[in-house]
Parts: sequence; structure tokens; C-alpha cells
Amino acid sequence: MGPGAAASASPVADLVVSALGKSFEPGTPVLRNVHFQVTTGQRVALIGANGAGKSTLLRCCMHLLRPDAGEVRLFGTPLGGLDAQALRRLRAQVGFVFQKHNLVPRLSALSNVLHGALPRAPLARAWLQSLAPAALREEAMHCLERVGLTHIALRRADKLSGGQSQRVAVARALMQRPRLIVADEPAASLDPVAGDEVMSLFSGLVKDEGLTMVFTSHDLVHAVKYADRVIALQRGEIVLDALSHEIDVAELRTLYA
Ligand SMILES: Nc1ncnc2c1ncn2[C@@H]1O[C@H](COP(=O)(O)OP(=O)(O)OP(=O)(O)O)[C@@H](O)[C@H]1O
Repeated sequence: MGPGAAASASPVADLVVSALGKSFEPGTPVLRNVHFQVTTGQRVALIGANGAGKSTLLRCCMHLLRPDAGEVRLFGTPLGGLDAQALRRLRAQVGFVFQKHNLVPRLSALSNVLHGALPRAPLARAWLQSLAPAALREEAMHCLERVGLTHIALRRADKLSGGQSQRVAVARALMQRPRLIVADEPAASLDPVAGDEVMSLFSGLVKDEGLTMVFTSHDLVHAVKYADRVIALQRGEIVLDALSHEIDVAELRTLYA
């Protein structure tokens, strides 16, 4: 199946990327004419060799990095003309999870989850577990429950294992009540068992809640198992866009040759 072929499954698209291009140095494009759409409720894995452009594409999709060419529409809104405040408001509906979970080390797991509410509850220090309104605390505890971590709610983030930390990062993203989750190699810093557990939990929660998800991964088995659709980049271009159940992992490996 060729690029873009899996994009027409549903009429509602949370993310539409058209003719996207990006170069860091003149004459050496990192992204070239990238087109794809992510429909509501779809989980998409972005794969490709080191340097293929996956992280750059994710960042351009959120306008954390300005593309040089093309257009991104997030929840129907073209990002190009937005000022910083409007962009922030739109991005508040996106939950980000990164390889390094970026928790505040000296704060508890619960406080870190409360941080997820900041864009919609910017009360001074609302994110400190002792000062947060009861309703927010309850919601944060519920997010921790969904990732199976209520028993370590008051433990400092720097005392958690890698797998626990990444699950707290997932709970923090859920606390944002996002429509879309964007995750850059969410399991890359974890051992194979913890990585599989986090991806299974993460992808299951996203599916159960009907959220949309785009994640990058170097693990092709994860990509096919935890996404509905896989998009492969090679030197900044989409070379495969297919539904996971149509993909043979052995064939995917040839993209890395
Ligand atoms: N800020 C930057 N300045 C200059 N070049 C950059 C910058 N960010 C990325 N690049 C280059 O763009 C290319 C794509 O990088 P990117 O990080 O998007 O790839 P990737 O597919 O995510 O790789 P990896 O799997 O190793 O994380 C690489 O050649 C990289 O060196």
C-alpha cells in the first residue's frame, strides 16, 4: 500500500498534514512533501531509521518547530496563521509524552499528574498536591488509578522506576483531558518488559477513551501491535502508510536496509 492510502478511512481528521517541508540547512531537506491525515480515534505509529525525520515531523505537526512549506491543520484549524496564544490554546488539547518523562523529580507522582491540569486550571500552585482543589486531586488520583499507580501517589518522582515514571507521564497527559496524544519514543528508555507494559497500557487507554494518538517508535513489533496504522519515513519522505493488520513486520525491516 502506498503513501496516504490508509488516510481515507473516516471523514473526521484531528490532524491534517499537507505538503510539509522542513530544512535546517539550505539544500538539505529533512522533510519533503509529507502528506497524511489522522482520523479521530486512530492510533498511528511513525517509524523510520535514525535521522529519518520522525521527531522533526512531530514537532512540525504541533508547530513547536515552524515548517518551511505546507500546512498543518489541528482539529480543523490551520496552525500557520495563529498567534502564540491561540497556538497554546489549541495545543492544550494535546497530551505530550516523551522518551524522557520530564517529571519534576522532587514532587510527588500526584503533584506531577496535577501538572497536566495547568492549561485549564492555572490556579497559583494548584498543581501542589496539598493545595490543589479537592476535585482536581480526585481527578488526578483517578488518572493514577487508570495507570495502576494509586499506591505510589505520594512517592517522589525521583524514587520511581523508569516504567512507573513513564506511567505517571501517561497519567499526567490524561489529566490534560486531551483529544490527541503525541508521544515521541515513549518506551525507548525502558527495558523490553516495562516498555511492552507501558505501551500496552498506554495504547489500551487511548483506545478505550476514543482518543487519537501519534507515536514514534524504533520497535516495529510495538508499532504494529499498538497502532492501528503505521507510517514509515525514509530520508524525510513517507514511503509506507498502511493499516497495521495488513503489515508484515519482516517487510517493514527492509525499510531499514
Ligand atoms: N535542531 C536541528 N538543527 C539541525 N539539524 C537538525 C535539528 N533537529 C534535527 N536535525 C536533523 O534532522 C534530521 C532528522 O532528525 P530527527 O531527529 O527528526 O530524526 P528521527 O527520525 O527522529 O531520528 P531518531 O530516530 O534518531 O530520533 C537529522 O539529520 C538531524 O540531524
